[in-house]
Amino acid sequence: MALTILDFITGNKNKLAEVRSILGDVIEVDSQTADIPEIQGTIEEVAEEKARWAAEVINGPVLVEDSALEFSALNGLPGPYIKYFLNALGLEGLNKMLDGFEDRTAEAVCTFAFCQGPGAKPILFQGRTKARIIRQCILNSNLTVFIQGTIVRPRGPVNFGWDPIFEYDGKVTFAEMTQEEKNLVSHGHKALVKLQKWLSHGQEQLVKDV
Ligand SMILES: O=c1nc[nH]c2c1ncn2[C@H]1C[C@H](O)[C@@H](COP(=O)(O)OP(=O)(O)OP(=O)(O)O)O1
Ligand SMILES: [Mg+2]
Repeated sequence: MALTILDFITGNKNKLAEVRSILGDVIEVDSQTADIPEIQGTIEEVAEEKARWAAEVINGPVLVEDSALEFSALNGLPGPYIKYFLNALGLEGLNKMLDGFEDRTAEAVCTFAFCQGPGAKPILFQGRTKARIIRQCILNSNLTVFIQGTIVRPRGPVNFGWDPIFEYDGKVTFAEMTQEEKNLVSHGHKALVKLQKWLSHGQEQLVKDV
């Protein structure tokens, strides 16, 4: 029997498609949008609380996701609050936040939380990817420009989140990669693979019973 998991991946069709492509053989994934209150806390606390809340509202099994971006120089901030920083400061503002530091390394963290129903303890699946925040970003331009004697070029289309400033492996930004290339190394993909393994191996009984 198919287990329908409802998730709250808000308005991001790419992410839902990725979830379906990886979990599709194991479970059926329905998507539902809801305005889930996000508490303040660690990445894990935020994801757990979202899952608990969602399970109450849906009155059944749910899957929720939360992404964070940790700057090493800021001891992990903005972390789960990256959405607010990105909205308030934009990509250029995020870049400038690190200008006073030598260390521009960052870690993207994707956390999926599965909760079987109201009152159940959420189970977390996390993927992490290390990279470096590029020094300067020029957006909406096809031109190569000079800033303080340095050649600066746009680093991929500004199509998703902080992808254009997240430089993987000292070479390309996530925005410069194809979806397939990003999937090979992304935090989101690593988390999904963990979830898929758990669903298809350890939790066969659960999937049949629900
Ligand atoms: O692979 C990624 N590459 C670039 N940017 C990304 C990625 N994954 C998430 N993001 C951005 C979207 C949002 O500005 C923030 C938090 O994402 P995330 O928590 O998943 O989504 P959200 O906060 O918009 O939805 P929700 O209110 O359900 O938590 O990071
Ligand atoms: Mg979020």
